[in-house]
Amino acid sequence: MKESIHDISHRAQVLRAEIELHNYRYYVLDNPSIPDAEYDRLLRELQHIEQDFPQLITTDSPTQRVGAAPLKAFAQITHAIPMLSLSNAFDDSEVEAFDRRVGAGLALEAEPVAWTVLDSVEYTAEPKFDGLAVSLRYENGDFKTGATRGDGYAGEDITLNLRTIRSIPLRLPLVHPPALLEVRGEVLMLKKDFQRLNQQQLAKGEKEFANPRNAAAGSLRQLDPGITATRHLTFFAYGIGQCDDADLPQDTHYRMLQYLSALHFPVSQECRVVSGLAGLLDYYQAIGAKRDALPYAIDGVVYKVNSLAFQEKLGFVSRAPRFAIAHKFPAQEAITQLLDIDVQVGRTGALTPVARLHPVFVGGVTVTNATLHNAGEIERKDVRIGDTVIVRRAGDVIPEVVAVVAEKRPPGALVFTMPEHCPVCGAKVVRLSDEAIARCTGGLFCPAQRKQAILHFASRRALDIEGLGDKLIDQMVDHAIIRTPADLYKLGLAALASLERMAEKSAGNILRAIEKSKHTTLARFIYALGIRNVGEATAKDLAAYLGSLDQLIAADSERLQQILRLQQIPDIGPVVAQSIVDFFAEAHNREVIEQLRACGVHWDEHEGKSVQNGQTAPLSGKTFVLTGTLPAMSREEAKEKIEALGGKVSGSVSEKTDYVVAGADPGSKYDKAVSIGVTILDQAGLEALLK
Ligand SMILES: NC(=O)c1ccc[n+]([C@@H]2O[C@H](COP(=O)([O-])OP(=O)(O)OC[C@H]3O[C@@H](n4cnc5c(N)ncnc54)[C@H](O)[C@@H]3O)[C@@H](O)[C@H]2O)c1
Ligand SMILES: [Zn+2]
Repeated sequence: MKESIHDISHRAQVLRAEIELHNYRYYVLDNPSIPDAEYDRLLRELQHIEQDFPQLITTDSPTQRVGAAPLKAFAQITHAIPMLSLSNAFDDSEVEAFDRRVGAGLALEAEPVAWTVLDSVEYTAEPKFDGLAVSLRYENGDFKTGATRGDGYAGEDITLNLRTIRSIPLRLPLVHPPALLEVRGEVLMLKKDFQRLNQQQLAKGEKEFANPRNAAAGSLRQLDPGITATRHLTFFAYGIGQCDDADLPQDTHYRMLQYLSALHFPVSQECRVVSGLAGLLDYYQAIGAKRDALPYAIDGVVYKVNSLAFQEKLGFVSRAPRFAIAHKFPAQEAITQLLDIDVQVGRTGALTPVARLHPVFVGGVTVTNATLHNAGEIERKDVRIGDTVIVRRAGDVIPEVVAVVAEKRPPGALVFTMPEHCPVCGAKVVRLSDEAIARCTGGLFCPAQRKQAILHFASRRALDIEGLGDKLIDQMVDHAIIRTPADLYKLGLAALASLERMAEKSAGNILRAIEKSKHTTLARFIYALGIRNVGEATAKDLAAYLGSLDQLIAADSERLQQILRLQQIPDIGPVVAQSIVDFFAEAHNREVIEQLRACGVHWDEHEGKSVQNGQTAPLSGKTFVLTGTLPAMSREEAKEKIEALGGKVSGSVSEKTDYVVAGADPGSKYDKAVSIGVTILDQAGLEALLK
């Protein structure tokens, strides 16, 4: 059915209203709710309607205007020469059409000399910075005023904010500066500064910026320049406005850029002079390949006819010059619907929520899944099943859901909750208090974690099984020859030798290495279990202070924290202790440990520093009293160390006291100890006991 003109007119109205709203959010609030590609799509649809039905064009249509009017909160600055936008090309054929238009425009206008025979136009090609345009006015060499583009004719006076940007010269380095020079360019935020800013915002509990462009705009359009000064902004020059500088090159755009560079304005190192369509497209490819490695965000490249005389000949259409065009890169963000959220378990037990998406073309490929990172991110972004979401895919990075388009949330969108049990193995899922990530606690037997668990178990600092590398483990797990570390000790020569590229001799070597690993130390064994947050040093301490694996399994969080405090790593005690408790709470983990012991994995139970056979801790049963000031140990520290080894610290001396530890200026406790003959220790004596 053919649409009536009435329907089309209505569609144009709807589009205008929608685009105006996005303009307001983007240009005024610096807080867009949809990706640029989606905005461009809406604008293009409107442009096409207006092209086909010119009678529908209104003077206030967003297709006829640039940006948005300046905010009342700022003083206004009128641009004597308007700051326009750029036409866009989204593919090669549109660039070709541009090049043809330029060639034709020059030929038509020309006197029958030079450019009638022009078959290859010369262009300057530049990165298209994704920031915001500003105009800087220098009077007699001094930076006087600076403004945003605004609606192209009047912008906001942001002079004080611009003065905080270090790459903007406050004085031109000229002995005889021109009376007037207006430099135009882009204020932007480098990718690294953008990341840092967002981390700070997050830490302060404030809103993150969607991208460097919004961060730059939001930072620059501040009523308080003090805030702008704390944000790291950068400037690149790419053109001039009003000017009476006699030294300004009059021939080409490229030479004008070089002149600006000589005046100490930053000019992109990527600007080139190229020739004809082929030159444009080559440049596009080259910059596209570099895009992710550039320190600043770009959303395309800009081609400008290089000859300034030609530029003048070509002139302007309503909102953009005819002599230039922006060739856009494929969008890295798009919107689509979130159909469902799955949970994947990684090699280390981390549960990653993955968004199942309605297929969407973004970053050059069709994407159907995107990571949601972790439960904390889902909460922070308030992502719900059924939402319309913004998906980002930049370079080789895994596609991610960056935000929700709040106004498109359907009724009944579902809040996601992390499963309480691992979807792979059924073990309990925990999320430690200081972590955004939920994890499966079934480290030793969870199929998702098998390869990692066995690799870690066999690694050099753990049970040190020589020759058992990741490729072999992958094969053994894939062929279901082993499922847990305990299965290593049940391996037969035949099973091993059946594996690809496994000669019988090396199979024999590996079996011998496995056999040898049975005799180990408690510290290595604890480390080998792969308990979250338990590294080598912690494993050693746990072995030394607890003396036996059964003590470790039985230890409660308090006791574990007591030991961990001795490591003097602040603040992590409770988290590590919780990891240990969770690990041993999982019956399957304990089963694997039992199997390991049953298979003959053993260690010397005496290895704990001074642990006696059958005794839980070296100082257990001993009572200490502390008095006076020790030279290099606080009383609290001494108490902790004694208690960690099982000793008791009491407040008063009696017949039951085993040791009085006396520092400088001891009190009456010291006298009492002397009178009843209790052993008195100084700090060195205590330390000897603690060793
Ligand atoms: N997501 C949204 O809701 C939303 C809303 C409005 C606009 N937008 C986006 O804003 C853009 C349209 O805005 P626009 O009219 O400012 O056009 P534009 O950004 O596409 O092109 C014009 C601008 O390019 C900039 N530029 C960067 N490098 C340049 C260079 N080397 N030479 C010359 N100019 C250079 C200048 O700031 C200039 O004003 C589009 O990308 C659009 O998607 C998005
Ligand atoms: Zn699991």
